[in-house]
Amino acid sequence: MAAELAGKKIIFIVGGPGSGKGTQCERIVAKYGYCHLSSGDLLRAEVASGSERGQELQEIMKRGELVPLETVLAMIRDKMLANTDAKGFLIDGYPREVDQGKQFESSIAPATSVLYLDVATETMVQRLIKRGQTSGRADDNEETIRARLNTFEKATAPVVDYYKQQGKLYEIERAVAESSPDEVFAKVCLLFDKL
Ligand SMILES: Nc1ncnc2c1ncn2[C@@H]1O[C@H](COP(=O)(O)OP(=O)(O)O)[C@@H](O)[C@H]1O
Ligand SMILES: Nc1ncnc2c1ncn2[C@H]1C[C@H](O)[C@@H](COP(=O)(O)OP(=O)(O)O)O1
Ligand SMILES: [Mg+2]
Repeated sequence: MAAELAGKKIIFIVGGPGSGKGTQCERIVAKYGYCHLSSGDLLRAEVASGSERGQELQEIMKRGELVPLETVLAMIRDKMLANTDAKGFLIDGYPREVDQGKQFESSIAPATSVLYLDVATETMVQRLIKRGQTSGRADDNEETIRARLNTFEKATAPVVDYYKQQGKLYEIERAVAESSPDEVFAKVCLLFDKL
């Protein structure tokens, strides 16, 4: 447990690639003032640094696979400890497997809540193909998108059940998660207004 983070709200933002995690986090930050930490953004920053480790991470991400737990957990922990004045943290894109959640909660702090965006696979594919037209991301091409969705089904979907069992899951059901960003955010606010 990191003492400097005691009492801070920590929300895991979980959902498939293209489910809208980043879009909703931007709105949550604007309205509630949380610190937004995107695991993908932290990894892409390492890639952009040109480091050897960044090159290794890029290769893994281009295959749509998960990078090593220790790597992404350490990046998130360092960023949280560099922002201890934040009122709360949005951990976007983490955990992506159950063990990541366990390791985070035993070594940093328990999650207050887990926000899950449930979006159909084909909807995510279409959104990411469109995003890929402007994102410049090496993993927003159809082949990698399919690989990432497969990784999500196999490794990350169990995270949803794990936190549902614990009563910590706040699910944005498909009918809402596939509507407009504004309608999704209206449902997201019902969670954050209570925290
Ligand atoms: N509710 C929504 N309806 C339609 N498109 C959306 C919605 N939310 C996000 N998008 C678009 O889908 C793509 C993926 O959104 P993003 O927030 O990056 O998701 P994630 O971080 O889960 O990959 C982006 O191009 C975004 O503009
Ligand atoms: N918690 C995590 N564990 C392992 N790999 C991760 C990770 N978070 C991100 N990655 C790697 C694999 C993802 O396909 C890639 C991009 O992540 P992302 O930016 O969160 O994707 P998206 O926002 O499209 O869902 O980075
Ligand atoms: Mg994202």
